[in-house]
Formats: sequence, C-alpha cells, structure tokens
Amino acid sequence: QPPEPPDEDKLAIDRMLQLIDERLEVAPIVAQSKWNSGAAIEAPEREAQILDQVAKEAGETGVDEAFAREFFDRQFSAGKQIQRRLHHQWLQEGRPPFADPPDLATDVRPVLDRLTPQLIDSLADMQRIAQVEGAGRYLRERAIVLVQDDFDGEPRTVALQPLLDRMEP
Ligand SMILES: C=C(O[C@@H]1C=C(C(=O)O)C=C[C@H]1O)C(=O)O
Repeated sequence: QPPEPPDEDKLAIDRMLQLIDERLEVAPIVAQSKWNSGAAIEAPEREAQILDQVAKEAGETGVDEAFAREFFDRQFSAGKQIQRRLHHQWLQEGRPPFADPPDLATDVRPVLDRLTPQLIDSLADMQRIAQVEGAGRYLRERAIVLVQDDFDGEPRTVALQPLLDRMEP
C-alpha cells in the first residue's frame, strides 16, 4: 500500500483543487467579454497588480513569495490558454458578439479577486503538506476528478505544475 496523507491534509488538497477549478471556470466568461469588446487577452498590468497583492498577502500568511508568484503566474497562463482556445474556435465559427456579455471590470474581475485570498490561504496549507508522504500522488489523483479537463486537460496541467513540483510523490 502506498502511503496516504492524513484526512485533514486530503481535505486541504481537495479544497485547493476546487479553488483552481473555480478560477479556471471564470476564463470562458473573460473570453466572452473580450470577444465582444475586442480587448486583448493579455493584460500584463492587471497581472502585475495581482502579483503585487499576492506577494504582500503571501508574506503576511507565511507563504513563500516566489512560490506564490509562480503559482499565480501559472493560473494566469492556464486561464489565457482557455481564452486563446475559445477565441480561435469562435473566429473559425465566425461567431457574432455575445448577446449579453459580462463586463470585465465590474462583473468578472471581482470574481477572480475574491478567489485570490482564498487561494493564498490554501497555498499556506500546500506549503506545509508538500512534505507529507503521498501528498503528490493524492493531488494527482484528485485533480482528475476535481479540476476540469477542457481543452485536452492542458490548462489543468499548467495550473497544477507549481504544486506538483513541490510535492513529495
Ligand atoms: C483574466 C484576465 O485575462 C488574463 C488573465 C488574468 C488572470 O488570470 O487573472 C489576468 C490578466 C490577463 O492577462 C483578465 O484580463 O482579467
């Protein structure tokens, strides 16, 4: 029998995976909003602003700042991958603008901003659990169940990478 993390750690890993999935779920809404407005998928100043906030809150929560930055950078990459794939698809379909598009600033970004502190708290758990035997194995197994595999599972792989890099197998 391979070693398994304690139940409490399993719950914390599940929680992290649910939050990652929730964040990825927002990407298609971002894509819709940008499809209508013509805004670029890449918003580097917005990413920089989130990362500044992340660095500050990570410090206060005892999360390694480089780990937190790397983690969020990968979440951005995964989200942008989804946006690019959808825009590519819609371009090929000749899709017209969406009828009732969400507003990026007032409807969509606040949803992502609410997830940020929850993800940082969860990162504090992950930092501790990284040393627990079987944590990486459990995370890998549960990710298949809890995180969407849209677009061939590529965004999922990207989003999980910083966690798996740290975890005991
Ligand atoms: C989600 C957006 O698109 C991209 C992805 C971001 C993210 O995942 O937080 C942030 C900025 C953009 O580069 C956005 O513009 O808000």
